[in-house]
Amino acid sequence: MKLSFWRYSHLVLAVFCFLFLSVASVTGIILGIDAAKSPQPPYNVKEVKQVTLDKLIPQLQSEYTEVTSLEVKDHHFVVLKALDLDGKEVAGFIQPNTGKILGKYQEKSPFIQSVTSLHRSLFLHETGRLIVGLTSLILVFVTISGIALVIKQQNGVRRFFASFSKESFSQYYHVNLGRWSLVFILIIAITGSVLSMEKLGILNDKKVELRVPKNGRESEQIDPSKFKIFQTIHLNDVQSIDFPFADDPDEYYKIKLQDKEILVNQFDGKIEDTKNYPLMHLFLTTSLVLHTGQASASWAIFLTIATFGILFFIYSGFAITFKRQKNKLKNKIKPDTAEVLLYVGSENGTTIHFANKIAEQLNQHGIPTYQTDLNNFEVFPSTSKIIIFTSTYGLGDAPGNADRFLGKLDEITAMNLIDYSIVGFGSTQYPDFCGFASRVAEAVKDVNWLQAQLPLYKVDEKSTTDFIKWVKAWSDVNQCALIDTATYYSLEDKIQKESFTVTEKTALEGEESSFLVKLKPNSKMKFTSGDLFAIYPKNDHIERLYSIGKVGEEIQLIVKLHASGLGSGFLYNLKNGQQINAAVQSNHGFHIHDNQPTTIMISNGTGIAPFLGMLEENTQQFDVHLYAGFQREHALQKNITSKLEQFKSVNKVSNFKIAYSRETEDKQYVSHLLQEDMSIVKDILDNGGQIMICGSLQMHKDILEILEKNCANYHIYQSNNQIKSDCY
Ligand SMILES: Cc1cc2nc3c(=O)[nH]c(=O)nc-3n(C[C@H](O)[C@H](O)[C@H](O)COP(=O)(O)O)c2cc1C
Repeated sequence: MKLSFWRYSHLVLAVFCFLFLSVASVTGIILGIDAAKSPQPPYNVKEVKQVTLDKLIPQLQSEYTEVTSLEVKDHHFVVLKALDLDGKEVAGFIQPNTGKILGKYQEKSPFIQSVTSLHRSLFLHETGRLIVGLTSLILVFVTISGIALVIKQQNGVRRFFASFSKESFSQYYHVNLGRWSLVFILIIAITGSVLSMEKLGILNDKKVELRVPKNGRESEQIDPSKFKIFQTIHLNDVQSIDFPFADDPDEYYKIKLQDKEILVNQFDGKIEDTKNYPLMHLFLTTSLVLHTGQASASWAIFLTIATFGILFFIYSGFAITFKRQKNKLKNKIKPDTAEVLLYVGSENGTTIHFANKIAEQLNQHGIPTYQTDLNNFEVFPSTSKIIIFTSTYGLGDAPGNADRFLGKLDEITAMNLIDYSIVGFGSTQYPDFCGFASRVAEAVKDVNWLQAQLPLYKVDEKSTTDFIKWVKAWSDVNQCALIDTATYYSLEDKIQKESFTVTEKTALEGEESSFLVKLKPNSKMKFTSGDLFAIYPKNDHIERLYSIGKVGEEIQLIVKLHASGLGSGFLYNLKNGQQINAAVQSNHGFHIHDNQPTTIMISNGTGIAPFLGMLEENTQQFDVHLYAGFQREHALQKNITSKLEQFKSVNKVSNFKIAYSRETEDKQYVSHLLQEDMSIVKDILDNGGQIMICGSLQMHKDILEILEKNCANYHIYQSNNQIKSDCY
């Protein structure tokens, strides 16, 4: 069955009942907590399991003038109603060995009684019961559709609990907590529906009628401790006992056990009648016990947590829906008037956000652009360019709105040659990174009316820095200036600026042009080496990004001062102790991960910054080889070299080589160092290692050219995402 069917059912049903469900959940939580804690200890007694009626009943008869009834409540509480030796009425919890009162029996408080009534019938009597019943039934279907959605998302039952990537807080915890609590919620929903059906008379718990003899026999009183039947019944199996009035031959012991009721003659202990409960009774009592958590405090706690879960799922479900609605493809023109058609494959809507940003700008530039789902793929005489943005789901599969594209492609043809470009959105956490985008790229390659403008670009974890690489490339080929600042494409509504204090800044001496700045976040925050530090020198939308090296809890930047550089000038003018507002942007694709393979780090100039942080943090002593290029050996570079020597002495770097391009006659660049070590590099890559490049775009280009020329498997390294870069 299609994903959209389950998603639609899940959403519609949840929307339909969310109000009543919220009331039922809040009241359910209160009742759950009450069930888990009440009545108060120490009135519950473990002897319930040991004592038999032949011991208990004579004991009670000697302790009290008259015993009316006895009830064994859940959690092993024994409640007695009787007249004491002074003839006074008593009702309380007893100790079954001695028959002595432990504490007074109290009915549920008026508050709990009101909450119970609200939970069962919303204070609306029959109508309320019907609404609550329907809500429970809908919850059953919401839960079933939820299970189906998890199975679909995880690509099968076997991978039900497998990890998946965090798209957003709401999406991640809705699914993740959902899959752990679905079974409990299903039990709550089914038992709730059953109990409502009982209350509405749809399911009937027929009363068991014991046959009381017409004329009671009065025979000689045998001591109840000798009654055979009493010797066989443990208090544990008893629900309640109605005691006979003494000496009245028409009065009997009426004993309700777990599975039957029996009528026992008070004089000789003979069983006058036995009636087993029908299956329906057992089913209904089991439902009650499961739904209320009466039988066990730990079950009541599980139920309460699951009910808290329902409230969270209502909130997170709506948050996901609103986010999807927000990320709707927006169009102002018709497709057959568009020059650019932007086709989008998206499951959770984030790719749509990027598409909207591009379409909006193209339209502003006067290039009519229309965007729609990839499943709606078609071309028109007006179409001159096609852009495809698509995410990947399942394990390399198409997202929901793109699953018909590949099957449809053959049926479409165009009269003119159309340029295309594809951007894959995915996550390197999955083995098949941007797998569907790659399949799309493979399929369109052979279409004779389509012509590639750019290679396939891949965006890891919605990285705006990855995305702007495509933006820049597409802008260049098409001579169309699109905004290339990462924050413009940020998924956050507002840039989350934080306050930082400058703790160190080196001065430039002589011909030196690069300096080091250290900043300490003023509040606790998460960041790692390879992330980007965004500053706003004019306190407006203009942003400058710098690669972060994490040193201790501080951000270390290495910056080249440009003559009229807005960002570098701003940073250079900072004073020790000064506070600035800036933002940290995650750059997931350029992080060191826990399962780090052998890594070759390549940098030139200030590109060394993130690597210094990564090496500092390499306490696990991963195998790392560093190649760095600088222009001259000034004080900063000398410091860096001695830091690298220190790292080498503690195995934080296995090996490092530095090239200076302006020190000697025969200029040496970092690419030369790499060329010299090509056999080692190939070896590392062939064994699954990775290359990380940080620095200038020209150096990045040179390195890729060398790799392509020297490595037969270059394209495999690329598609395996073994070559990562952060270049500017
Ligand atoms: C359940 C699940 C499965 C995913 N499977 C893959 C995958 O196989 N390959 C991949 O590169 N990305 C995978 N991703 C990551 C998404 O493609 C990526 O986060 C993308 O940016 C989501 O875009 P969307 O919100 O537009 O659908 C998966 C994400 C989720 C939640």
